[in-house]
Amino acid sequence: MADRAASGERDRAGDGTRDPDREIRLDGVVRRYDGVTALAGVDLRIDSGDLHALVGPNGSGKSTLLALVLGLDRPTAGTITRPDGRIGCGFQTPSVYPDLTVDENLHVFAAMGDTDDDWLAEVRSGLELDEVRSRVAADLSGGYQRLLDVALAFVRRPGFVLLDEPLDELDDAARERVVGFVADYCEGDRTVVVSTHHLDAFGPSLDRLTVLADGVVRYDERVDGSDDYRAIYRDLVE
Ligand SMILES: Nc1ncnc2c1ncn2[C@@H]1O[C@H](COP(=O)(O)OP(=O)(O)OP(=O)(O)O)[C@@H](O)[C@H]1O
Repeated sequence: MADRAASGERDRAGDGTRDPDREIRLDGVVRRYDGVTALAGVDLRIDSGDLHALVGPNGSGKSTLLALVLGLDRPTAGTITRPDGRIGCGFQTPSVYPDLTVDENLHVFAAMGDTDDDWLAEVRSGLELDEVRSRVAADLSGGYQRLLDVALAFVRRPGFVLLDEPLDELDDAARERVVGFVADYCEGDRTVVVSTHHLDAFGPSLDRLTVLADGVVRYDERVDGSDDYRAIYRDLVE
């Protein structure tokens, strides 16, 4: 953390310094579909080094926002600024090569970058995929397919990772593992954004919380383990 402050990046202690080249910014972002406004003018900054949660009721615009940041879709209005470099992603519906084994999936993604075998092994064991490493992805349970999808987002060690509902289909122990893995990954200047309905699971590990409702940002603050996330969320949207 001291190194980050010294290098001019944002300092969580609050001296206000940060590097705009290492953040994602949305300015006045609108996304309309026929008759539906998914995002109604979103201004948002995703700071380097944060574990940043995007929460909100069904249909509030979370997946739309992630797709726009990933460049899979274009805003109807507004601008999105991304830093150079890779952005890893995990999708709401796991997206893996179904005919390949777990290991083969990991190696295919690794080959697209400059990852090393030690990191690949760390991702596999950190998400407890070792015991299914030789199994074909299509034959995995929903939970393991989810874990593999999450693993693929991290294999190339990107500076930014965006995960859409990474805890869906997982049992309590697996949820804990994913949250721990993600929180550890955010050390230094690596950033993870999670869109999730599982605020309780991520809550204590979060650096920033953004609440969306009806395509509008209702809350966007730095948080720490002492914040009562459930109360914040309930007051805003329930
Ligand atoms: N391709 C599309 N065409 C038309 N409407 C869409 C499309 N994609 C999203 N929408 C609409 O935009 C709104 C926001 O959807 P989005 O999937 O971003 O919400 P979400 O917060 O991710 O929801 P959930 O928590 O249920 O996954 C919804 O009303 C949805 O029906």
